[in-house]
Amino acid sequence: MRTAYSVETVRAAERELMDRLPDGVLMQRAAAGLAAACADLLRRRAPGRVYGARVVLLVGSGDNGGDALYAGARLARRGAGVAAVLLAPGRAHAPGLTALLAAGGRVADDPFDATAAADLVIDGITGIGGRGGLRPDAVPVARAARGSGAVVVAVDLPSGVEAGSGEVVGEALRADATVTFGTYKPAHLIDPAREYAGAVRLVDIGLGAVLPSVPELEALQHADVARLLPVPTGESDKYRRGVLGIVAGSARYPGAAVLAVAGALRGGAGAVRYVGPAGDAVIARFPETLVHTGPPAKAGRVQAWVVGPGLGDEPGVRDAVASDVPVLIDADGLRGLDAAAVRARTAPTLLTPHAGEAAALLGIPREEVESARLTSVRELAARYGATVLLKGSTTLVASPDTSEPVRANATGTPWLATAGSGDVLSGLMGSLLAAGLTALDAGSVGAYVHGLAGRLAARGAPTSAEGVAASVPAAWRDIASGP
Ligand SMILES: NC(=O)C1=CN([C@@H]2O[C@H](COP(=O)(O)OP(=O)(O)OC[C@H]3O[C@@H](n4cnc5c(N)ncnc54)[C@H](OP(=O)(O)O)[C@@H]3O)[C@@H](O)[C@H]2O)[C@@H](O)CC1
Ligand SMILES: Nc1ncnc2c1ncn2[C@@H]1O[C@H](COP(=O)(O)OP(=O)(O)O)[C@@H](O)[C@H]1O
Ligand SMILES: [K+]
Repeated sequence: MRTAYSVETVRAAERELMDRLPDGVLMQRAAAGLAAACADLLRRRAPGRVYGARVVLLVGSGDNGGDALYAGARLARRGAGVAAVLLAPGRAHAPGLTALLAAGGRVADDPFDATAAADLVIDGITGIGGRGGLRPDAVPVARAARGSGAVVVAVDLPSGVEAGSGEVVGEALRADATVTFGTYKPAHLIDPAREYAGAVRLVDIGLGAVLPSVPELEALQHADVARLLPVPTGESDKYRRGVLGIVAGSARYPGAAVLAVAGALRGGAGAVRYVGPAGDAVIARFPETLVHTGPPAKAGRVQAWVVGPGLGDEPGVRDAVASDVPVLIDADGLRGLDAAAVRARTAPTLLTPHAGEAAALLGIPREEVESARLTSVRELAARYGATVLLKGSTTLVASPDTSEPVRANATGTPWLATAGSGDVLSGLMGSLLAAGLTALDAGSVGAYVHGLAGRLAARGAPTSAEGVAASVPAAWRDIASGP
């Protein structure tokens, strides 16, 4: 499990740890880890060694710049030519600057000449103290660094991103790699900031001992998902594995029903009951489906419902919302959803909007949801008293219980932005709900498997929703077979 803590929690933990340690020890630990990561990159890429490499430090006015300066001093002692670009001359971390100069580093005369000739740029403009994107004077230097062909390594966070929310307000510096300290921050797990960070490396500075046990955010890894995937045993029969009911499809969108059933069958339900007008299309593709044309309440016993994909204005949502088993509500099922009815449910509810649907539910513009995904998903979970999965390039899943960390998933690929892939995801998560996973687990495990299936289906070329569904078994096997 990857875990991330809010900036306030990180600061409090750092203060507690600093009180127990001699002055400057934490920054030295951070700088040592940063320098080691940079040396690694210089060895693996041009020029192939630290000695003689040209390193440029972008140094802001805070401790993030201090980390960069001390790491620069370490690289200078190993023979690198290190030049510091001071974005706030006179306010740069003074002991760090002294250390750099003592180690043979220098202050750059011209930031643009320096970055143009660099093999490696260390971005120490801002870390967790940065607010509101890069300031105007930093923007041209950051652009020059990015355009220079040098490897860009961000210290703690790519400068310009909001550490606690993953928002990017204005301009930020895109890094090839980020070296962070003590713990991940939300920006490392949530888009758009996550994308700016590149490959993230975590350096242990001893913070784990003073961090609270419950993080703000977590991201499941292969081993976590493997533990949660339902596996049938000798005692299993199709009913014990879970029967999933799907209310989806319409005369206009019969394919949504087929794709939701496809996801459900690959998600391990013992049986799938389809309820709606697209029964013929479903049976033609998946003859194992149990088809019912009446209202959901009369369809027979199920362990969970999925309602909404391609539903148009077909009825069925109310029946499912009134049922006493877990219900996943997606797509058309979310339109005009009655918050009071959802809050009154006794069994778990999982709402799965994309940003547009989430915006409609919250009554705000879509861009607001996209730039503040963490706040949006939490707000929806609170309003509906339901678990909410917000789709997108990183998918977030929030429980209505605010003591539970929000789960972030980044296994997907932009190739998943193809019509119907959300329908497959609904069926897949529905099966997991029917198997008895909690809404938080069903959502986050479903998103993980779906994202990986999307990658396997695409492998760098366009794929279709059907292709994603067909790759779910391969993703499942990959996860179950271990790291
Ligand atoms: N604490 C610890 O134990 C450890 C901390 N560590 C390190 O410290 C980092 C946090 O350091 P920090 O608190 O000094 O803040 P930091 O991110 O350097 O930036 C704040 C400065 O930038 C400025 N500024 C703000 N916004 C800006 C913008 N948009 N564009 C440009 N400038 C902007 C603002 O100044 P202002 O101009 O507003 O007065 C302020 O002075 C952390 O990320 C990690 O790297 C590690 O060594 C491990 C141990
Ligand atoms: N840029 C992206 N990167 C990764 N995954 C994405 C991206 N865009 C969309 N997705 C994923 O693709 C799926 C699309 O679902 P949805 O928006 O409901 O589409 P549809 O309604 O056409 O089925 C979701 O799982 C979402 O997380
Ligand atoms: K930085």
